[in-house]
Amino acid sequence: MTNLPIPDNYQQLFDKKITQTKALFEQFTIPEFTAYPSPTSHFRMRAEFRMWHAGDELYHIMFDQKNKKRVRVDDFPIATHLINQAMQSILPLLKFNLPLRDKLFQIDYLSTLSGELLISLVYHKKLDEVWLSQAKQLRQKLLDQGFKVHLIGRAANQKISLDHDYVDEQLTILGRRYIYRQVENSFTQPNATINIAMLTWAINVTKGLSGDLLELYCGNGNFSIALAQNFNQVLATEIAKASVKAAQYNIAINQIENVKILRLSAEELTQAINNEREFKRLKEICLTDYHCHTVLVDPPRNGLDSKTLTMISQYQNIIYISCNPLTLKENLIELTQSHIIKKMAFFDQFPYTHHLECAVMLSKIG
Ligand SMILES: C[S@@+](CC[C@H](N)C(=O)[O-])C[C@H]1O[C@@H](n2cnc3c(N)ncnc32)[C@H](O)[C@@H]1O
Repeated sequence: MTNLPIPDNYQQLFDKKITQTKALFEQFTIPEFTAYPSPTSHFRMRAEFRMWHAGDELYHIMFDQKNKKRVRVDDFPIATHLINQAMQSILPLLKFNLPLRDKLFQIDYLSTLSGELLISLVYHKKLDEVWLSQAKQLRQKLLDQGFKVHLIGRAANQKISLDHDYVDEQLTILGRRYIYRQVENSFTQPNATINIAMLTWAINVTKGLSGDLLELYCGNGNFSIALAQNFNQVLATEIAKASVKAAQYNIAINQIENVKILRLSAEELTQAINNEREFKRLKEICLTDYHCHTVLVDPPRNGLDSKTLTMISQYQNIIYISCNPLTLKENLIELTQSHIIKKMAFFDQFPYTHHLECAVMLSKIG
């Protein structure tokens, strides 16, 4: 077993990825284009490891994606310093504690720039009172070591949060500090530095746009809250219940008065906008009260379904955030029938991989 070293040629890998991705979009006319590099280490806010039990020893491990062999991970330089410190501190506390160690097969870490940390211990056994009492002591020992830690135990059909199942992140964007609640097992941007760069880009490109903003796939309100300053009102939608709840908290804690979040899938919102179906969840909202000239979408890897794609092409301005250049390209082929690309940006959310986050701003032709 070996450790996981970090390559020393980040700039070269970044340049190559940008060149390849630019080539993918060469059929489009793109007047303005920017590429944002990531910090070269300690950029990942979350990390998940399998646990390896070897006699008395206990290790974090991962599987090599190429040869599927397990790799022992004592040090994980792509993850935050906080995760690395917690990995070092938790092992000796688990190693000789049978109730906590027995059938422990995974540990997930979610860290923040605010210093809060959430650790999920995942088991192949039912968690009982003995486990709970040991887990409380474990948390206390980590707190005593200075970690602002929240601990969760998970097993089949079981989730025990020792205090709560979220962390509160703090991001400073263009001089303003925002609080973002991030819930365990819900989507959050994995690279906080790049997230700040994306939010800054989105604020800058939407400055001076009039009217309201419609947002699909809003998660915990990441873009909605930062962009509220540029619009009269923001109507944001998201499918996952836990993220909607976090978004509602985030609106309140950041004292944002012009954002409304609704739990609706993109497909449902499209049906509602097309007057194909009525939704109880829209009872208190009159869609025609919104004057949205701009729509922002940040879909999962599969991109937009054809109905949502047609629906968003009605809007004057489209901001498309994508974690998959291939589906973005397919969707842009459709969108450039009615819109021109004004700006494009690449964000290295996932250094040392072939993945790249892209953002595009389009405006309606004519
Ligand atoms: C790439 S994430 C972006 C989240 C958010 N914009 C952010 O910056 O953190 C995609 C989000 O879409 C949500 N989602 C997945 N499928 C969806 C659907 N069919 N309709 C609406 N939201 C969906 C996920 O729960 C997730 O929060």
